[in-house]
Formats: sequence, C-alpha cells, structure tokens
Amino acid sequence: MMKDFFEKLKETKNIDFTDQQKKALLHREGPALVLAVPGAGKTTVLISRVAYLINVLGINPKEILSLTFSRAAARDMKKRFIEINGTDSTSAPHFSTIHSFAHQVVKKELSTQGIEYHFIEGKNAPIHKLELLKQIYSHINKKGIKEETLEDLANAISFVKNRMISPKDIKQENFEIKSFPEIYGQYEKWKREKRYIDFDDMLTLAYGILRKNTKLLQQYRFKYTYIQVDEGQDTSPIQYALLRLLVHPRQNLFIVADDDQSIYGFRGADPKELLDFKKLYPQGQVFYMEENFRSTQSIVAIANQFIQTNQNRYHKNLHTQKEMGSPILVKRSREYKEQIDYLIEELKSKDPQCSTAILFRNHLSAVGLVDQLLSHDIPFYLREGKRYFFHHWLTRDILNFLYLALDHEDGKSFEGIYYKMNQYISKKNVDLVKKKSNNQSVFDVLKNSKELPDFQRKRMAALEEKFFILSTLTPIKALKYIEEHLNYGKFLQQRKKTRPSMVSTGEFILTRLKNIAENTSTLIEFLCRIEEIENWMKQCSKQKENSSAILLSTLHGAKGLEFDRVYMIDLVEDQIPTYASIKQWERGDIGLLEEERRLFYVGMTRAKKELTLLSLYPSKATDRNCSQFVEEVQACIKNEIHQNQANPYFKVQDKVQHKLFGPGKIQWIQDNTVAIDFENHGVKKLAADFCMYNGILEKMQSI
Ligand SMILES: Nc1ncnc2c1ncn2[C@@H]1O[C@H](COP(=O)(O)OP(=O)(O)OP(=O)(O)O)[C@@H](O)[C@H]1O
Repeated sequence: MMKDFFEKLKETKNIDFTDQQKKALLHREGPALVLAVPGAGKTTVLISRVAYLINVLGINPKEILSLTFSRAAARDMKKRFIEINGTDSTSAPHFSTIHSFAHQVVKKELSTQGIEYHFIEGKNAPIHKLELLKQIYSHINKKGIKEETLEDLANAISFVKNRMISPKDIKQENFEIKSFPEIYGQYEKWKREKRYIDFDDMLTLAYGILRKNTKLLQQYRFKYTYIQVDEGQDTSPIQYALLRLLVHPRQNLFIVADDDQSIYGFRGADPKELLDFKKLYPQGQVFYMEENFRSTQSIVAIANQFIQTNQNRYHKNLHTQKEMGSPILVKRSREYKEQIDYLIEELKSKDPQCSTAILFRNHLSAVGLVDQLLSHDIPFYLREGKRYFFHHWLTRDILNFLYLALDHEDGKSFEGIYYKMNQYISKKNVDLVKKKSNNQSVFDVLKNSKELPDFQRKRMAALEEKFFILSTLTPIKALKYIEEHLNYGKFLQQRKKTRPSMVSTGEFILTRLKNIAENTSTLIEFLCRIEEIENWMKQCSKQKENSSAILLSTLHGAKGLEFDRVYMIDLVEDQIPTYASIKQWERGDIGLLEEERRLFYVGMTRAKKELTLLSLYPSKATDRNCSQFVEEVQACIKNEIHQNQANPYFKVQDKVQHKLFGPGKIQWIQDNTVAIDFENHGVKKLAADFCMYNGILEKMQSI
C-alpha cells in the first residue's frame, strides 16, 4: 500500500521522494520537526503526508489541521493537496492560517457569551488600526507620524503580542518609536472600551479562552488529532503556546521549517522554539531534508557557504543534484543609473518566457525601476504598491522647491522649506507669509515688509532671483541647483551629523529623483512624471498578479516563491543590512544582522537558474559602501574557486573572452591564480577573483 502510494506520486506528479523526504513523510505519531533547506520540498512533504495519513493510515481528513503563515500560502497548500490527492474540496482536510484558526475559537466563545466585537483591520473595518494609531501618536507626541514610522509602530505592537510581552514589561528603551508604552496603552484601552480587536488579538484571545475553557479546549483536541505547521521558522511564541495547548496530550505536532529562512523577527516570530525543540519535546523526532530541488549547483554551493556565517542556526548541508548552471554574477556599478541601465539591457536581451524577479530590501527601490520599466515598455508586476517614496520628507522638500519656483505665491511650499535654505528666515517672517493674500508673491511680502531689516530684505530679493533661475533650469540641473545654490546640500550634511540613518534614506531618494529628472526635459514634465509613477503604483496594488510579467518585490514578499532568473538590486550598506542592524551589531548584538543575512539568503535561494547581485562601488563622497553580504558572497565564490576546480567559474579547457586580452583558453588553475592562453597575447596569469559569465571574464572586484 505504502509502495503504491509513492509509485502513484512518481507516476502522476513526477515526484520521486528521496529517502530523507520519505522518512519525514512517513512519520506517524508524536512531535516531529522537519528541518530543511530552501527548495527541499517542505510544503510538498507536508501535503503529501496529509495524503498518506488519509489514504494509507485511514485517518479521517477532518481530523487533520495544517497551518501556515498567510492566506495565500494556505490556499496554495489546499490547491496543491487537491492536485496530489484528487480529493474534491468539500472533503478536503483543513488548511488554514493560524490567525484564522484562532478567529474560529474567538468567534465561538464570544458568540456563546453574547459579546459583540469588531475588527480594526481588514477591508471591512469601520475604523482602521493605522488610522487610529496615527491619531494616538500625534495626540501623545504632538506631531504627525511618517508613513514608515507608522508601519514600524504597527509592527512593534504585533511584536509585543506575538512575543507575549506583558504591558507592564514594555520598556521604552527596547523600542525606537517615541512614547511607545503610552501609545500601546491608549491603543489597547480604546479597543477594549469600544470592543474592537486586531488580528494579533485573535491569537492572544484564543489562547486565553482555551486556557480557561477546558471544555472547549477538549473539543478542539478531539476534533484535530493531527496538527501540521508549515513555515515553522516564522511562528511566534504566542502561536507556539496555542499549538502546545492544542496538541496535548497526543503531541501529534508535525512542523516543517527552515530556521535559516526566519525573516519576521521584527513582528515577533522567533525560531528559538525550533532550536529548543528537543528540550521541549524530548521524545520528539528531528528529520533533515538537505537536498534542494530548485536551484543549480552554482547557486546552491554559494548560498550554502554564505549562510554558514550565521551563528544561531541548525547546521545543514544544502546541496543539489541539479546541473552546474551559470555562476552567480556579481555586478557592481558606479552609479544607481548605471545599475538600472544594466538591468534594463539584461531584461531586454533575455528570454521573456523565463520567469524573472527583481528583488529589493526596501519599497523605496521600486520607484526608479517602475519609471524605467514603464519607459521601456517592459511588462512587470509590482507586489505591494507602497508609496513612502512620495510622502518622504526629502521628496516633499524637492517638490516644494520646484512648486515655489514655478509659483512664487505658493506659501505652503515656502513653509515646508524656508528653514532648509540657510537664509536666516525666522518664524516671524513665516507668519507674514501665512497672513498674505492668495495672489501675493511670498518674496514680495518679505521684500516689502517694514518688519524686516534692510539686509534681510535684500537677501529675500536675492533668494527670489535664485528661485527665478531655478524655474528656468532643466530638471536635473534644477535638482543640483537646489543642493548647491539653495544650500539644501549643506542642510542634509548638517542633519546627517545628528540623524545619519534618516539622511542616508533621504540621499537614496534624492538619487532616484535625479535619475527620473535625467529622463525629463522640463520641470512640468518632471512633476507630471512623479505623479504618473505614484498613480501607477497606487493602481498596481489593485491589479491581478500576472505570471508572465517580471515580478518586482521586496525580499520579504518573495518568501516561498521561485523564479528562473533573479536580480537582487540596491545591495548597499544601510539598505541591506539595514542601518539599525549594523548599529546593533556594532554594539555587540548580532540578532538583527543575522536576520538580514537570512533575508539575503531567502533572496538568493529563490533563483532556479540565474542569480545576479547588483551592487555599487563604495563612494567616499556619499559615504556609500557595498553591502557586506555581497562581499561575503564574493569571498564564498573565491573560496569555491580555491577548493574546487570543477566549479562554474573556471574550468581547465574553458574558452573565455577577456575584456582586455580578447579570446583565450584556460590552461590551469591553482590557488588564486588562473593561467589563460590568449590567442593574441600568449599565456597570462591572472588573479582568480574574476567571474566567468557566458564565456566572458569579468573582473568582480576592483576596489
Ligand atoms: N523529490 C522531489 N523530486 C522532484 N521535485 C521535487 C521533489 N520534492 C520537491 N520537489 C519540487 O521542488 C520544488 C520546491 O518544493 P517546495 O516548494 O515544497 O519547497 P520548500 O522547501 O517548501 O521551499 P522554500 O522553503 O524554499 O520556499 C517544487 O517545485 C516541488 O515540486
């Protein structure tokens, strides 16, 4: 029967399970943890085990509950199960998110008690959580909240609940958000009084209900005798606590996970439970699946070495039997523009039938890409159309400069930038502008005011002249003029001394604005282009995912996905790893930096055939450095070259084309040296820090 089961899967689905996979899949009773590498078939094993429990062991499908982290993943599991098992969806076992399972519990209990409640998140929420948080933040801190801080605030609240931190233990020093303990307290009080709950409350409430209501708990324990968890590495302490309650005393808990892919620590996920699995369940079994069925050898070998720098992890030996494939290409550019130009050329020249993804750490990276992909008519799909870029203070500053240049009556824009031009304009002067009538020029008001001393009136006349000049420039010249002649560059330098992370993001945005400016010829065209990109991004979140288009996604959003070709872009310090993780690491705490490395690893392992890492050369002028992870990958590549001559980078007999010396053939490789017999220059020995890509030798590193 068991033999038939595997043979059927092999025949119908072309899945020939390895011994490691079979061992895990055949696990019957008691706790089990399947630790696996990326692309090892974790989800495949999990759903096949459901089929095995039902078809071979005769377990009632309704007794099996499989949980995962997102609705899309739960839907995907159900679909894949039906494909394997052929069951119609009505008699299928239960595939759900942990949140939706918790909601079931909460709904049941609260409706029995006749208690009404509303959601403060989701499409139909009468008031949205983020809106409420915005209000509470500005009420407590007496100032508005930036969009990215709002997201950090929502994540911090999630973190507290998922990590089961009691309100009295919330300490300001552990959170970046100003007045976080007070904001948290008011948010919770508001919800309690108005009977609202957020998504994470469902977990806390369900846990509390099941601990108190033993009858209900017994019902669930009786209902689900087998519980499985996918993506176990991104499960949080509250979720594990809930699971521990449910599986007791049978302990039929089957978790598949890859601790190296744990990337949601900032929301409270914690792979510690996996690392402590044997302590928590001494009778539990741990299975390993270390063969990757997704990526070529050249990607797998480097990714495997790369992740071993992390200290807090289970050791695994990622390997594959797939072909060697193209080597990982590390491409460094001098400027952001050069990076995008390279990418566009690549996308145009490659087979459009292959699935392709462009991945980045930060939503801000999407804007420059969207601009260029739209200009070149390359079809793409953007996963989340977040629009911080357009609301960021730096974008607003630049737009304010331009609006004021084009319309001297625009007092609002003046108010946004007057103190950023080093013109000694006081609050009093601004009050004059605030009181002016609509059709009066800001500069006329200041120039003609009796309240201003002579020298200041003259200064305002000079400033007016500069804004006039600004209005006559091309967009790219205008942006440089703002920096150099309207002192905005100085303002950024000064701010950098006190708030370096903020300015580093600002500079990143400024470069993107310059890229967009370079492709437009008038200020009006530039402003319209910015609006057009923003509108496009607004629309895109409503579009359906298009599988034949290039996918643009954050690294987080790419979790669980795979593509023939992957480009990871903007790989510079402060982006990935983030500024905060670097600072924490400098203080001796490696936690955040390791999570960033895992995120980079998730990105690398999404690629099936080709992986390109796009970074920038260091620049003293802008304090920019290549991502340390790119350097680590390059070190892994060099190591691979030293250790293994049969690697994708160099092979004896390989025909190569060198940028300077033309065609040649590799004669021998030793340590860090490769000898090439060039047709026109004879034998030359070169340092092996070269990368061979499609037969062309590219120098990988020339710092
Ligand atoms: N034994 C096998 N033979 C052939 N293909 C397999 C085998 N096991 C899994 N696969 C295929 O490998 C691919 C990756 O599998 P799956 O998505 O289950 O991996 P995963 O471990 O969940 O990946 P990740 O954690 O990186 O998202 C799928 O296309 C799956 O069909």
